[in-house]
Amino acid sequence: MPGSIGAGGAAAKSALSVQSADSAIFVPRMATPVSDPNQSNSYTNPAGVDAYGQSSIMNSQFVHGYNPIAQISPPVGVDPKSIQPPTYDYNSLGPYTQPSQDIYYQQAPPAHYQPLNYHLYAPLPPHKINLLPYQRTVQGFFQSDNLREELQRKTEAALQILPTSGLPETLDVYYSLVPLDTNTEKSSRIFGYNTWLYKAFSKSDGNTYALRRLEGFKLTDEKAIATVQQWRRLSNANIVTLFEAFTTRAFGDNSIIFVYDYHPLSSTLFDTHFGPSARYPISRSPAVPEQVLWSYLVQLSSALKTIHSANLAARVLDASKVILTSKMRVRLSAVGIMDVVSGNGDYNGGPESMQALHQDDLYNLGRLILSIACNNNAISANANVPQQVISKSLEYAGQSYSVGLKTALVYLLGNKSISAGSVGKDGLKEPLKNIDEFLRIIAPYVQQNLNSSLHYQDILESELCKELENGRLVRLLCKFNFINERPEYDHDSAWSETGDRYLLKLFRDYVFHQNDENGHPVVDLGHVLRCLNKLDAGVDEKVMLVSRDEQSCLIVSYKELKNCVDAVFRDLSRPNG
Ligand SMILES: Nc1ncnc2c1ncn2[C@@H]1O[C@H](COP(=O)(O)OP(=O)(O)OP(=O)(O)O)[C@@H](O)[C@H]1O
Repeated sequence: MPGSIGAGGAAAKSALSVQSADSAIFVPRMATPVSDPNQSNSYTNPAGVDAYGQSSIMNSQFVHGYNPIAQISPPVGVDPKSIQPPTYDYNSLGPYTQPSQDIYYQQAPPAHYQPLNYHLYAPLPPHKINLLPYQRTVQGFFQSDNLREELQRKTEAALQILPTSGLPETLDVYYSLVPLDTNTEKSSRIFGYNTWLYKAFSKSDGNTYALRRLEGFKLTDEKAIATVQQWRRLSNANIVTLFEAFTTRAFGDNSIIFVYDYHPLSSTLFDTHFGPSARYPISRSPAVPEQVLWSYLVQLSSALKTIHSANLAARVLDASKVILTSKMRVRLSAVGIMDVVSGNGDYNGGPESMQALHQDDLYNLGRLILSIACNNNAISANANVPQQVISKSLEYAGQSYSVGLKTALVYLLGNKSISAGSVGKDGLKEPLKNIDEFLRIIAPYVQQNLNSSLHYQDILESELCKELENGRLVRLLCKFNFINERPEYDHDSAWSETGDRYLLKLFRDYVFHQNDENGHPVVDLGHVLRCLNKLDAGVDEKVMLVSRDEQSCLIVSYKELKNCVDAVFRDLSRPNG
């Protein structure tokens, strides 16, 4: 029983008769509307808070039989309380919801959830603050606002759930499916089947995955799905890892599901460069800076190197299947699907032998980069783009970009369908392109890219360093709060009035509850951090603690205070407390 229930509660308890033990079990009716508000035994609560202290918001969720927060177990390591149903961009949900339809409720109750407030920290002032070398601003103790906001948005996207989507509740070990497709017009251009993409949690490890569904696909050759194991073994920072594939009838048809790593808030290269909200202004010529093209080229070449070395072929070098997962970070998604869809036979040396597939990969990489450079999606989208268009576009790229880029593109786009043993016009065997040779050609640019990625790593590391001590201080504060003012000892004046606990109570006042000479509270983060750091380090420096009635003062060292914290906390954490 909560200790807060006062005399009224006690009286109500004593008024219960013995017969009440035989009464029917109480079944809460949740938010069932009260039919007659004047009825004396009806329970109405204008504050919207029920007898259990829960707000009626929660009850209204139960009316629909689905409480998005309570019913999903959160991913491992995620505090369930931190799960916030985010707001949705209705347009992006396409076929699943109507703009007028409320995401959580059929009958549009008031909006209970607000979007996350990303600006809880005071931003840096616009003007320059002249600090002495040893001084720091408050912001200096925390990671930068931009990085924090980006990570928060990604976490929010990863935790997003959609209770009324009409999608299957579970798919194998995956549950809480949320559609990720931004494009509602499905096309079977790439795989020959309509595809859908969902985010889901896994019951087996609590992680989030991206599930790609091929609609209406019937697996005829079990061996075809075995290539997934080969893909699973690949480890490359520019490939979205494929974990498994399985068939399902949960959607009412024959579908196959490919399970990939989930990268929150990613966008495709198509959306970034050719979509309605493309990032680079087409008014500028060239629209896309050359470093961006090199960055894509180097990263995708690295992906191809890993894939080709494993005797596999990418076969999806298309603007809609390369995703940007953070600043200038691209990954090849949807790998492995073509191998399953087209059966295992491709690798058996026929016209589409592995060598020919590798040639195609290199050619398609060239088409993709050229299409971005010339801002012309047709070059990438149309597999049979005429050679004149390619030549004209290469000419344009030669005028707008460096010789190095043009040379790289010419290598990739030369000899489109050359296969092993092809004979050229001069009667000599045509040399095959290969990724190792290409990497040699672009080596200086690989070095530049490596350099900037290491610089970025340094920036992230220094951001991490800013928060380095914060975790230590939070742990110390937690210990402090475990110890100070425990409610069960409220009436035991001796508990925190003697010995170690008394010292800690006074120290807490010293750290947090000081007043200035005008009686105003001192709110000084620097003072708090200084004291807590000294306490954590247990330095010999002494501090004077004054009793609340100001009648006595105690002089103790931080070292002694640290011993007090440890001793009292040990006392508390003993099994019999
Ligand atoms: N592994 C992933 N993790 C998270 N998001 C992804 C992942 N792969 C793709 N996405 C995102 O999901 C959305 C849909 O991807 P998809 O590959 O279906 O593109 P699309 O433009 O809809 O292409 P298509 O017309 O072939 O379906 C894109 O915004 C993409 O950035």
